[in-house]
Amino acid sequence: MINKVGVIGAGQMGNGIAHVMAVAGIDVVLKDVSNEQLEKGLKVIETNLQRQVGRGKLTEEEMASALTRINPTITDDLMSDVDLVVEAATENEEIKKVILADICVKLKPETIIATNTSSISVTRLAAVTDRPDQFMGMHFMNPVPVMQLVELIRGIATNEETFEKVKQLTTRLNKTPTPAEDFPAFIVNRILLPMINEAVYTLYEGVGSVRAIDTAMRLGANHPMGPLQLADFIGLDVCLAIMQVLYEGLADTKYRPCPLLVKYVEAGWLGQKSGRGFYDYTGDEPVPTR
Ligand SMILES: CC(=O)CC(=O)SCCNC(=O)CCNC(=O)[C@H](O)C(C)(C)COP(=O)(O)OP(=O)(O)OC[C@H]1O[C@@H](n2cnc3c(N)ncnc32)[C@H](O)[C@@H]1OP(=O)(O)O
Ligand SMILES: NC(=O)C1=CN([C@@H]2O[C@H](COP(=O)(O)OP(=O)(O)OC[C@H]3O[C@@H](n4cnc5c(N)ncnc54)[C@H](OP(=O)(O)O)[C@@H]3O)[C@@H](O)[C@H]2O)C=CC1
Repeated sequence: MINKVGVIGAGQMGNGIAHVMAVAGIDVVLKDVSNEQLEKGLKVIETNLQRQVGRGKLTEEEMASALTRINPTITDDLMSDVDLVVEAATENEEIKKVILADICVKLKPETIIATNTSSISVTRLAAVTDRPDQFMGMHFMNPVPVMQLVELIRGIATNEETFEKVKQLTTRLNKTPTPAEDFPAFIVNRILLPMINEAVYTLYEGVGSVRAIDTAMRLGANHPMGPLQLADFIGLDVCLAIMQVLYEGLADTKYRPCPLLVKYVEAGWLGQKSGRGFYDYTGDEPVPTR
């Protein structure tokens, strides 16, 4: 039974994962590289818990006890007795490999390691650890407290006990697990990201403005967010990283990242998190930039 979880990375996904674990009664060690990032992450968790209290989904007491279950840290000391680690750091294979190689030596032998990667090979990440058989992908969707799905990805060495334990945990979080094979970007992002990339090409080629493209897909295809708004929400750096994994991993030009997406990331225009992407978020309402 998984009762204590370590989450590495307190960004938008890491804080959401810590949130849903704590609400489910699981103790959480939340690790990031700086206290500043941790404070930011904890603030977001508090705001999102408060939102759930406001909508009658949680009581004040449930919110308070969820918050006491989350232990922020910048060291690995508190990881020694966790039952599961969920790695949710930056979508960069080299960064993830260093984190994973470092963490596994601090853990109990039976601890399971999961990665929340959006696209990178689970088998390759597993290979840098001392326990590829107890390693798998546990891919939450953004925003974590709201989205129902968790993709579960076996690496080539993942054993059945590990898969079953993580599947049971997903159900305990009130989420729906779905299996996906270890191919670049798995299922959701294999389908979603080329659509977002195509929306950026549609903008790049002048077929429509930001507002026109997003309105077209919201009202014409009933998507809850337009693709450019969704790209800003995911983070343009994350979108580009996923497209690069698809492009390199499947060696097919249909996955070529749109040059405009590349330029935006080079400019530091990463979407909501940096204050500017396809929209400008510095005012009261997001304003399209093109
Ligand atoms: C990149 C990857 O690797 C994989 C991915 O995650 S891809 C991205 C997948 N996510 C999506 O596609 C999200 C698409 N967007 C949506 O589904 C919706 O726009 C949305 C759920 C984000 C917001 O919905 P909305 O109807 O516009 O807003 P709103 O009515 O305010 O919120 C709906 C619910 O979400 C909650 N919510 C909204 N934003 C939230 C956030 N950032 N964090 C936590 N909760 C949030 C609200 O509290 C509300 O909860 P209840 O239904 O329990 O009352
Ligand atoms: N954004 C999304 O919609 C989704 C993203 N994902 C995946 O989740 C993961 C995280 O993405 P997301 O939360 O968006 O990214 P963010 O950039 O919001 O968060 C990443 C966090 O990891 C931290 N970090 C970087 N290096 C380390 C390290 N060595 N040790 C601990 N923490 C570290 C970063 O700190 P700092 O900023 O200081 O570098 C940052 O706080 C990625 O693999 C991504 O692909 C999965 C589903 C959806």
